[in-house]
Amino acid sequence: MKILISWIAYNNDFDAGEVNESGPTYNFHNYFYEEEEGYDKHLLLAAESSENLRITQLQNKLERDFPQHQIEPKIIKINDPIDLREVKTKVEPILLDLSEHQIDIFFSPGTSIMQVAWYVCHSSLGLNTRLIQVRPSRYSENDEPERLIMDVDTSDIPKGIILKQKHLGSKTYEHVEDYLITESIKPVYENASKIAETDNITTLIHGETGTGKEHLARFIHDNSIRSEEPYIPINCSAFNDNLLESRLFGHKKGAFTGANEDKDGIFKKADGGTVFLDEIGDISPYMQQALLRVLEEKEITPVGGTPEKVDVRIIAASNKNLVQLCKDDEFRWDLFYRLNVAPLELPSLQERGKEEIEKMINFFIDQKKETLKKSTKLELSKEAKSKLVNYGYPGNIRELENLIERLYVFTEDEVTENDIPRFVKENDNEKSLLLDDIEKGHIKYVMDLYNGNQSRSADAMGIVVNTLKSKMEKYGLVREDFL
Ligand SMILES: Nc1ncnc2c1ncn2[C@@H]1O[C@H](COP(=O)(O)OP(=O)(O)OP(=O)(O)O)[C@@H](O)[C@H]1O
Repeated sequence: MKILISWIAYNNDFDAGEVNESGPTYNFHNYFYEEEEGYDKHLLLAAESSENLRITQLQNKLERDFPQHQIEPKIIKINDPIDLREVKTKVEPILLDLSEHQIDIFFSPGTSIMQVAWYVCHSSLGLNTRLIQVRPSRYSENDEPERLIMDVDTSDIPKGIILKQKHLGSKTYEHVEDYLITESIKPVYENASKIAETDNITTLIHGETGTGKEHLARFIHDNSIRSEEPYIPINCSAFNDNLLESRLFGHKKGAFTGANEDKDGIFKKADGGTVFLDEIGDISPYMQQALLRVLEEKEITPVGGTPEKVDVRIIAASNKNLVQLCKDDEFRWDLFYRLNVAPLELPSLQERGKEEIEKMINFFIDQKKETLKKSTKLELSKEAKSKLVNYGYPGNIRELENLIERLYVFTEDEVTENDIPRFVKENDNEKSLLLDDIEKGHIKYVMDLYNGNQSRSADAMGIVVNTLKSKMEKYGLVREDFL
């Protein structure tokens, strides 16, 4: 198909409230639309809803005067028509959607920033685009308007082609940067890739701690049209309400004691990009309400300030079961549905199976050799490897990664069964689902980590020493075993 695309010319396409037959859009249809076998469709763009009426008026007039021309109006919400980043982010996906076709961009109508955005998209996306300009009759030699094709080179390594390839499913996900994408999580990454290509879809990632939620969020951002814009992660559970509100939305000078100057929040800093809200299940009802407003109105209110529009993609994650939290009245259903538009679920390491655990072990052995700058690669005896493969990994990939690091640090030669930490050796059966077993295992893990030092272990677990002692007694654990 051959498609014409352009903005309506808010001023020149109209005259005293009527469609201006000398305006650029009408003129184009009058003189050029049927040239070179003609166009199959004109995608006519208008920014903001106040132009709704105008675009319909123009469409009606064109369809009446040129019945064979097909006009497809498209209203695009643009908060700031002179913000290049915003305009570009909005038109890019439209062009990418048309990537199979020849696209003629009628360059002249619109603000100068809209023109720059066309130029950037034309030269960088690598799509089959041409930039078309019209020389008005008063400047042409034969008193007729003249159509000109602008001579602008396009990129040789087009981003658009890369996006298109992904769309066609030709990309493999075996290695993404320093990550190993094993069989069981390939479908998750494939879905994430599709989600990434659709701008502004809110995503909720669920998975136990250490399963790679943050990495998946980053992957979505990096593969979206926002990849050049900021990506800002925040762990919501690390802040109380006041702090979280100010971190997310910013504050105005004097809003509270110590607010000596205006400060932008994360949503403002990430404008145009992506915000990753980790541990979303831990936020208070007050913050849930505030986030719902961001999702619904696309605006934030800095503490002590007035509402401001933001354009941010939100990715949220939780290791808690949000449906259950909703049923228990601890999480708002309306917020859950808003976040859960495109859910992704990361399996625990144990669910991925022993074969994949072994692949992850080998992967980290290779990776850590490089990052820890070791001259030789860690060797595991058969028994040691079997212990590692059969362990339950309550801390998932993070725990496996730490274990391999620890073995690199403490073992000189081949790793034997004796070098494997006790909590791993003793937990080489299937992971129990009993909370007590997990707590016991975790206490052993931490005590082992701190060589039996109870006060450091208690500190690390966020409990007081007496609580640790009574829990150890309950589980029949003795300090001496960890020294
Ligand atoms: N597929 C993978 N390949 C290699 N390393 C991984 C992979 N997934 C996660 N990791 C590593 O595991 C660790 C934990 O990952 P990440 O922080 O993304 O998990 P998380 O689910 O967000 O954790 P939490 O719930 O604690 O926030 C990180 O060090 C990360 O580099």
